[in-house]
Amino acid sequence: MSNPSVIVRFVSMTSRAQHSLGLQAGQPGVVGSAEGECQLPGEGVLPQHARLFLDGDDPFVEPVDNAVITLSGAPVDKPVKLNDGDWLLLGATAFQVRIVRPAAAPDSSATVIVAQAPKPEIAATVMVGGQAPLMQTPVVGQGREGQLVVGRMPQCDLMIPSPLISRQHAKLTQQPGGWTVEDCQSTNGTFVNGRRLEGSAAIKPGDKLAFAAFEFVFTGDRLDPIDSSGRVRIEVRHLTKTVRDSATGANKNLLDDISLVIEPGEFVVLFGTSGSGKSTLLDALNGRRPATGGSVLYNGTDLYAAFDLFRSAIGYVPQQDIVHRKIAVERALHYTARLRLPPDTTNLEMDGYVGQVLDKVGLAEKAAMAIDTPAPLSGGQLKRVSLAVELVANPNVLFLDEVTSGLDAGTDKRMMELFRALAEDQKTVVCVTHTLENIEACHLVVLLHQGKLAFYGPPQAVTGYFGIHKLSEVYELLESRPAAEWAEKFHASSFYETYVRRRLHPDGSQTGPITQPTAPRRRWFDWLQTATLMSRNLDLMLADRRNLLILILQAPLIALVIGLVFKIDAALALRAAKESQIGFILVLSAIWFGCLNSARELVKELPIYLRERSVNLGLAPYIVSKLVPLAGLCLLQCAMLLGVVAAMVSIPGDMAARFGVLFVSSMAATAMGLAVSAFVNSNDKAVATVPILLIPQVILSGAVVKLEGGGLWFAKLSIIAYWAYDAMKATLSEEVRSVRDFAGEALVPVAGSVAGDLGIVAALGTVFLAAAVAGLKLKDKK
Ligand SMILES: Nc1ncnc2c1ncn2[C@@H]1O[C@H](COP(=O)(O)OP(=O)(O)OP(=O)(O)O)[C@@H](O)[C@H]1O
Repeated sequence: MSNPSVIVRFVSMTSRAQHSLGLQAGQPGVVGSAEGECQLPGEGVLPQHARLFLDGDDPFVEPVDNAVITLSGAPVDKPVKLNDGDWLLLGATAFQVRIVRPAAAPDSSATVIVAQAPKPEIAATVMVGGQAPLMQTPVVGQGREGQLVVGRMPQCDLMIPSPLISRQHAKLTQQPGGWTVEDCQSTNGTFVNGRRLEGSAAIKPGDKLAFAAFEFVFTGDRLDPIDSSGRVRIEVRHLTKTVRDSATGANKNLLDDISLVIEPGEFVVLFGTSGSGKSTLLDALNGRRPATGGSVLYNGTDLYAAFDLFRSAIGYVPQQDIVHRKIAVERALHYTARLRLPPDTTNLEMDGYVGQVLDKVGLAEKAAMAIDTPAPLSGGQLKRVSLAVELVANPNVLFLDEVTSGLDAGTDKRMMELFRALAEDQKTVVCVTHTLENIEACHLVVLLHQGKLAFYGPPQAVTGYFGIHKLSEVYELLESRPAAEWAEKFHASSFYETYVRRRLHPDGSQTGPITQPTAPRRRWFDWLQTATLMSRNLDLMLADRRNLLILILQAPLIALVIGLVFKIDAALALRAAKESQIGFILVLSAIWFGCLNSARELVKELPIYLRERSVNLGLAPYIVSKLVPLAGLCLLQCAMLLGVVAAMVSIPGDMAARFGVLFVSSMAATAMGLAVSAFVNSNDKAVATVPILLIPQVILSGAVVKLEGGGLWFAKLSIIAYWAYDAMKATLSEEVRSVRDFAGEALVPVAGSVAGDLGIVAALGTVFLAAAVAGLKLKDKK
């Protein structure tokens, strides 16, 4: 059909697959499992199930023959109007209905679409009262008297088919004194008036309830959806950001009195001269770096005060890539889905989400390929993967920070069209860009100059507003007058009137005051997260085979050199000296392995860590997931080192204890390497720092020079090799340890026992691990 007036989209609750039916006046369409204009596979869906047609501008639905249809909880036996966000049950399969009204001609329409973009509205009503029927509601399923279960599954009384929602997310129960709401350990939380609910709480009429980012008002016997689709309207009021300039010590305004409104489903581009405050504004809008004055309201709720409520609704794609390059794209996305979606999401559901996202970003064909090998993905494809990572969690608002930088004009155009398509999918999309060629793909542009708003309106209107021929001329023009003058000019313009003043909600915040910012809720230790991260790390390790091979082969190679160089003499004194030398080299090698294995482990994926941390990544799962595969590697290296040496040189003594010394030392050194990795900000710095830590391990081990005074104390307090070498000497045979020199002193002096020394090595490892955690926390703060 050419140019349909209305497109009705059916979003499957189970697979999230979308099917569209275009409608025109006088041309009805039939949906069903096998026949008709739009095929909707699913349980109980008949080959021809429902007929849709337009009455005026509105789509209507009616059953074909006696097919069973339920629309938002009410059975349908005659034509009924479809509304955006309605729940449609065909047989036993649930779909959410999305209504799209395609744009007309591009340049004139952009303004019109923006001006008429849908505002959040009360789309339907959920009856929760004791005897109240579950009619006229978006509820699919059977309600229980005095109870309403909210969740992702069709059997819930209020079904919200979003991956952000847990299978059973929350429960409302009628008690003698009123209603209570209980969070069923949902991943993305239940919120009462913007505050995350722990356990259960009484609710009263007028309270605002949110399940993840889906918001409702409780009226006493109903839940009125504020917006059943979870769409986000961003309202920015008098935003300022003032920081202390470290060079001059004076206050500096990075953002100055910015007001604007972004409607749901709008694609807005931020542009301006370098240093004009684009990234600062983007981060103020998404809560990463809050403004210091004014407010940012999401659907009328203060973002900063209720950040946790919107955390799951916000997608953020930074400039750096946030995807692991060594594993297959779909595998990387699967891990992200496992980390971000509720734990009750099945593998099948996740595969469905990942498949759809890859389709959406046009990467379905590359799904099985890693970014780096065998044929690397292009720059544009790489950016699409980063975008896909964010889309897996189906955010309602998406922030993109210069993601098209460095791409050619054609790729930039395709990316901009993709962002526009995402906005048409009812996501609010905000993007910073330097490339102006394809800016007309967006609905509205924000032009910043020295932190002030110089223009907000359709991209097609910029040249006319500034009296220039080409958009790129605007930068030079802006420099010709003080920024305050441009801000005043805009304030007096019809664009300000249309796109700012008229759009601002007259009452300011539409919610009651939210008292406390809610801290992100992360469980101290999350097994599922740990297992997912561990499996991803293992995958990454195995994917980089060459690096893994080099790490593993170090051990037998060093062992081979030891075996070739050292010949054990018959004379006891010489034997004692050589055995302790071998012990020292073994210990040092184990420390070297551990430190080198881990020194790049955290810093190499810093952008991914920071992004995941801002969502729900826990520190304990993260560190444990690094330690366990590294422990496996150390185990292998130490076993090969000791095994090959033992095969070539006979050193009597306790072999098990000797292996223990090597393994514990390499793990303590692993922690030391992780600490390095947590404090530096590049791979190069990590590699450069390792020798600074390893050389003292040689000098202060007690094997090279006799330690005294401050040096001895320093070694005792901080050097792994000092204690590990002592432990290693303690594993040598009694005969060797009893050899004395002319002065009567032991040739192989041993200060402590194997267990005691290793206890101290383990303690040092723990201190390094704590330092690694501190380093990561510092990165979080920055
Ligand atoms: N914490 C801070 N302290 C002092 N100045 C800052 C701070 N953060 C940012 N700035 C300055 O504020 C200005 C705006 O920075 P921002 O990164 O938002 O600009 P931008 O428009 O995104 O720049 P670019 O296009 O170059 O990326 C810059 O001059 C920057 O140096």
